Amino acid sequence: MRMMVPTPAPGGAADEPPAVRVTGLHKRYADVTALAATDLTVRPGEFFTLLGPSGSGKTTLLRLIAGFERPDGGAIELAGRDVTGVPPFARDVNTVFQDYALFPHMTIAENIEYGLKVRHVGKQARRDRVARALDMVQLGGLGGRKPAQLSGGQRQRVALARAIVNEPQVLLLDEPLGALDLKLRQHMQRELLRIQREVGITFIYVTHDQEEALTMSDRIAVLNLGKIEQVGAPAEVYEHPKTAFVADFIGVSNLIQRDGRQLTVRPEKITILADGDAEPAGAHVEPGTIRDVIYAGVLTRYVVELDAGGELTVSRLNTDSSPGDTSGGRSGGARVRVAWQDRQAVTISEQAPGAVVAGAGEG
Ligand SMILES: Nc1ncnc2c1ncn2[C@@H]1O[C@H](COP(=O)(O)OP(=O)(O)OP(=O)(O)O)[C@@H](O)[C@H]1O
Repeated sequence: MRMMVPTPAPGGAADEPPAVRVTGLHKRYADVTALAATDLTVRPGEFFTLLGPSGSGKTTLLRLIAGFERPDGGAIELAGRDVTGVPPFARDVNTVFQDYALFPHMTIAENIEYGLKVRHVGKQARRDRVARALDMVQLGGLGGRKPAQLSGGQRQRVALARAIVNEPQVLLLDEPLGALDLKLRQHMQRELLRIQREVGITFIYVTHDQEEALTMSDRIAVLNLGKIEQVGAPAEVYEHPKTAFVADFIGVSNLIQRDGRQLTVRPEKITILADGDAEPAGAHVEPGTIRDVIYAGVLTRYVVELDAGGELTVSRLNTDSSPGDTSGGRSGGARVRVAWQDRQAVTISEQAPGAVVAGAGEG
């Protein structure tokens, strides 16, 4: 699923401790369980994403790792060192927020240099590192400008440079592209990946955008109601969702009950057979009625109500059809058969896993 940069997924040397390990970490606010007891391991150099809807606990987990929040229990290790009681400034992590506050009266270079000054890095070393950081985010010529003289995307890159210049072991990013429009966001996604690969820093990235998570991450943790429901590579969580929530949140909800099991089949794995179409060998075939046809540019979605109960969305690429093509009897109200190979149907559990969940010590 990683499509932007063809580098192998990092893992760190076998004897290298995880970049981040949290065990039994939990946090409540009054009667809200913001984070249920959670185990999670992030590998050195990994681009690791926390994905979930609003209120699922992503920011809480990130702020606990940064040290901005105190856990009610559990432990946090960075590179093998227990930092649970260590204040934020003494942890080797930096955070980039969505509302990246740059100092308006300082130049871009001064903004980036600030953290190094605070840590008493020598003048020449500061200059070199700021110049390198500016080059890395492709703002080489703009160090003398003030933040107000930059675009939103440029300011976001300054915020990134300001964090990277400190060379933290782990960079925490809380929806850093949330304020940008779609085009710029997609451009910055590629930039972020390039920079992450170049500097080799472990990234923990918070987003509620499933497509962003799928395209950028080495691995994704899917959160729901303060619990991690699944941890895995993008293709793993997409192709083999473990829970109904994951199946629904990543991609289109395609859940049906058959023979006492709950199944999900991804829309692009299903074929619609019109009258006279032969059934593919070995396929599971069910009759139904098309209830909706939704043209979406690159593809068209067909919502099919199945005679045996339930509804499936089927997607078909518009490779050689005219817009809104409903040829072959694939229009609203049409009687059709849908077909998929058995191996494409994933059985999922009814319940989310227990409070202490996946991720710890995974391969
Ligand atoms: N300081 C706080 N005081 C009280 N409740 C809080 C506080 N911070 C978070 N919560 C609650 O904890 C839960 C998890 O919040 P959190 O911010 O971690 O979610 P999130 O997944 O990051 O959401 P979003 O995508 O909207 O930022 C929510 O129900 C939220 O209302």
